[in-house]
Amino acid sequence: MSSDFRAFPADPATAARLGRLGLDYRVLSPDDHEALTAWSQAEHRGFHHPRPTPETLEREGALLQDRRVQGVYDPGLGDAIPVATVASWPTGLSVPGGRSVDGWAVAAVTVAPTHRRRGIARAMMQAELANAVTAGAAVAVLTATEATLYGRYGYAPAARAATLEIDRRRVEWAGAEAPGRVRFVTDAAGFRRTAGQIVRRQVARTPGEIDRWPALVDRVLGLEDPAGEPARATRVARYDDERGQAHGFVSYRIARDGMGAGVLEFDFLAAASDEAEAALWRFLLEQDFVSTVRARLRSIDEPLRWLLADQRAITTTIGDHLWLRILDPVAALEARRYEGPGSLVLELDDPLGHAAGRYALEVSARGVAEVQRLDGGADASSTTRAATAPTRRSKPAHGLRLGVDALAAMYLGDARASLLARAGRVEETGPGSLAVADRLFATNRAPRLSIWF
Ligand SMILES: CC(=O)SCCNC(=O)CCNC(=O)[C@H](O)C(C)(C)COP(=O)(O)OP(=O)(O)OC[C@H]1O[C@@H](n2cnc3c(N)ncnc32)[C@H](O)[C@@H]1OP(=O)(O)O
Repeated sequence: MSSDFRAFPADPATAARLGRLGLDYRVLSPDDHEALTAWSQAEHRGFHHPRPTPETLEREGALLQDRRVQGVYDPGLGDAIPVATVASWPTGLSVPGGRSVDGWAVAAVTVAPTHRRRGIARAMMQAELANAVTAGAAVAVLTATEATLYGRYGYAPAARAATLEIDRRRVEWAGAEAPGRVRFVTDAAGFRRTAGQIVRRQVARTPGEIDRWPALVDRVLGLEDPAGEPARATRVARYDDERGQAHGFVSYRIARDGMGAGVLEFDFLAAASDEAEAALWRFLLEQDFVSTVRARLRSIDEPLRWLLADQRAITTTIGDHLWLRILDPVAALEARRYEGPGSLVLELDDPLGHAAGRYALEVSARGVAEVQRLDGGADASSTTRAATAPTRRSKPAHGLRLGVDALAAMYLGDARASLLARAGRVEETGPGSLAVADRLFATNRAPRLSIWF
């Protein structure tokens, strides 16, 4: 991936398109603190958040140093605050097989209500795909405020998230006794390093997670603004194995309405082992004077119901969360592991052009893929490989015809090809191809992204 992702210029096609609307599209310099502050104010306004405090602006300014920050300006307003914002950065995305693919994260997409529906967001989103390609990313990723925004650019939901609501009074633990113990973290700053290691171990064992930025651990540990109300309401507990090694932690809060029992909420439980995850769940579920436990951004195949005697204690709501866009099918498909052996030809449709073409996927018995572009596209490396590859690879018996968004939905194992076929989103080009695709792309762990970004 390109390390100077903040240095390349604003996408010329987008700059020209917005220029025709009388607007100025710019990349902000990391040293231009005034412009970054104005950009943050626009972003807060765009997401309907309160005006940021000087402390918030300072924190966000530090985070933006690691991002490519772009704004759209309306010179007619004579205003330093942009009318549209977007920020992006290179990130690893964990994929099946415990590996990672080069990705491009896109966030903070806002357009001022005074400038909506003129095509500004579309122009910025197309530019981000171009930026991702320039940076050498195989995929682009984002989390969305609304599910109707990003399909038009080739993104699809690739890892869903579950909100679990558990009726505490019905909880009876049916799982094994954990050999280690749960204890409170009383020195959050001292726990920072260990927490970061646990998070990295969780990311590595879960497809769909993106690389974290250091400030994220500080936020969940309540270190960002320790005197602030959210941090004071936060408690952190860790799970240590029999040898005293930490393998998981949870950051949670309990809200009480008057004199009634509390509602325990959490959206950050990081565990590097199933044992740690189960033990932390038990700790959360067995708290007295709590009526409900609410967990957000959990996996859609959480083992929790098999740890409780009464599965009806849990109410589950599932929604889209991680949105993925494949830009380089060769690099993306070769990055993950499969349930091999097998082969497939993928005929990819991509209205925006980036990934359109025919690709042969050949998976070895060990689940390692080699991908060739069959139609002589612009990808020089894959064309070269196609020229030198053994001929037996050019005639796989099975194939699919699908959109680039359907491949994104299948990529991490979230949607099976046969399910997408039932919705008319995938078509098999030869009998038995859907079954082959279902087997190859199957994963033993549902993809999950445990944060918003
Ligand atoms: C990755 C992230 O950051 S997610 C955050 C997204 N941002 C927000 O939710 C903040 C509040 N909303 C906004 O700032 C704006 O309304 C945005 C960014 C969603 C849209 O900005 P606009 O400049 O109005 O969008 P633009 O005019 O470029 O529209 C692009 C396309 O999206 C469609 N669209 C725009 N907003 C919506 C919406 N809320 N729901 C459905 N479709 C929409 C348009 O109809 C248009 O479709 P088409 O080009 O296929 O015909």
